[in-house]
Amino acid sequence: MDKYEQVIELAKRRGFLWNSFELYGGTAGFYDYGPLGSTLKRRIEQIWRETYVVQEGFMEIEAPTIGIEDVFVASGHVGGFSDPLCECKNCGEAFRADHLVDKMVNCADALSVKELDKVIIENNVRCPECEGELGEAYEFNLMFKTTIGPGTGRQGYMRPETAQGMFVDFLRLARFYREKLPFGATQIGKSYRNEISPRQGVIRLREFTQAEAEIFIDPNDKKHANFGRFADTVVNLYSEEAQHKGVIEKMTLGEAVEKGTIAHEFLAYQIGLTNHFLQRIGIAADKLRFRQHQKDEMAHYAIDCWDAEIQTDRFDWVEVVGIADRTDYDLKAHAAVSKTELSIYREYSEPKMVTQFVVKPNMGKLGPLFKGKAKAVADALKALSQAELEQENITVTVDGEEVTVQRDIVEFAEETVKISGENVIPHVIEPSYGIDRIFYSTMEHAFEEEMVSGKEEAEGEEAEARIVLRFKKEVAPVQVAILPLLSREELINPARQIEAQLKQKGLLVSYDDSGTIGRRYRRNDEIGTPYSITIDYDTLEDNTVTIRDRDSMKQVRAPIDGIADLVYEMIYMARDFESAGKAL
Ligand SMILES: Nc1ncnc2c1ncn2[C@@H]1O[C@H](COP(=O)(O)OP(=O)(O)OP(=O)(O)O)[C@@H](O)[C@H]1O
Repeated sequence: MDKYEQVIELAKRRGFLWNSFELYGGTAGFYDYGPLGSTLKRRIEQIWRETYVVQEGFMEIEAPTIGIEDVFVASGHVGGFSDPLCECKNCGEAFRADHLVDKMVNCADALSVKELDKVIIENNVRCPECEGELGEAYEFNLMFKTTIGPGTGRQGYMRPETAQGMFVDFLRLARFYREKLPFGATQIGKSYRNEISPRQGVIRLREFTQAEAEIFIDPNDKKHANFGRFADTVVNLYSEEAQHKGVIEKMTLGEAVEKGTIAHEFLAYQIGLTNHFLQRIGIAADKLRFRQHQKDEMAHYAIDCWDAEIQTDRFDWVEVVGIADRTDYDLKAHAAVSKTELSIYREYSEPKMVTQFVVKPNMGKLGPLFKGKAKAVADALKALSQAELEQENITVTVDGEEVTVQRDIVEFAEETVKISGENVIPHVIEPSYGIDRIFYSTMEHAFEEEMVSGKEEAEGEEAEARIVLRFKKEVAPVQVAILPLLSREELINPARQIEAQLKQKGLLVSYDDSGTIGRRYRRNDEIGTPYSITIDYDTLEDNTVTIRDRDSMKQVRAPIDGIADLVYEMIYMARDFESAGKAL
């Protein structure tokens, strides 16, 4: 069993992840989160909210998961959100053509279907399932289609990303934030992609959760007011240049901006924040890198893009977050399709005096010449450039008709006017998180199997391999287990009271009185419970309990009085376990 299988086996057995529709044989690309999985996922999402919504101040919105066609025409998803599909002529299996050749070429996902066909033929790539001949690759749109309303209805799509909700609400958001850049909005919710062949379990799903922030910034000022927070943070950077050399470089974010490796401070700040968040929830620092998109891989409108990638046992480096400077592409695209200006008015700190070239059509002469059309001709003249106006005979189009105006009918002038501000289309910085991939990576990085011997085994368990999920304490789906030594009323009563006190404090508590204490410790190690509290007959004598630490397996004896505060401090305030009571 490789680590992926071990983690998934544990995840299924202990109620983290289950195959969806298992009762009916299941289908690829869908997973259910069981009771502990759901809780763990919510913990991760909650810390994400704390980071982006509470600390950064990018308020959360909730837009529909079904979108109308216009939205996805504007975003480019109707026209171009596709992957190259290649089917086996023999068994009919479908494959991502770029995945079939990604070990043979650099950046397979940047190749056209024609180029992919060429690589497939040149390398005699066959069907991985049956060795059959592969058909020609073609583009397959990944959006799930639906109809809105009965009958033929209106074309709708399940959203393939949460981002569009924030773009569509741009004008409302701008007003909400009093048109002051930078501002941002976030969404956490389901996205849907009809992935061609999701064979990588929870890494590639057809329904998954994204957490995205769209941060609208001044296109002329991409400095970050709080960049100092991360300027000295060392990150693993896999820049375009480093990829050519095949080495990951350790660099401070300050240095990366200075050298021009990362385009600007605002983007580097987002990389710093992502680095901070992922490590806070338990991603190992040495298995986390930021990979820059290569020029031919990056969307044409983007200035710079970096993916946070996590190293996993089976899939090697997996993209979990995309961080991009998307410029004004999305707002311009929605402005064009909706025919609505999507910009904000920015007042200058001081008004500017600007000299303008102005056109003054002589209405006294235009009137008799063009009669009812005179005003339209005057307006058309005002819209011309200086060069066009300097022609001997000036031609304008009015109501689809070409009209020639003699130059002496038009007067020019230079005027100095006071301008107090301008309309600006903000640029967008987007960190886009895939929560499911982060969820799996958190489990894999927390997973450890070790041989244990000693005290706990002497109490009735044979020496065996201990499986432990070393979750960060604030992420663990169960933070404290309450274990009365025996299932007897005199122990159950105080145990239930302690359980109630801990719950009152907002801690995630489980109560377990079945099986030997050694077995219960093992069960809690397997689900990553940081602390277990055992209530025994000494408790009835001296009002103390045993607290066991998951990682060291050490035990201390602590008074019941104040136990909820004590555990809370150990979980959330870095209080040392050794200080919790008398070592046993
Ligand atoms: N099918 C999927 N299943 C699970 N998570 C996904 C899936 N597609 C995307 N994500 C997550 O959403 C994040 C942002 O989406 P984005 O559109 O940048 O992904 P992507 O570049 O299309 O991913 P990939 O290249 O792996 O298909 C990704 O970093 C990833 O974590």
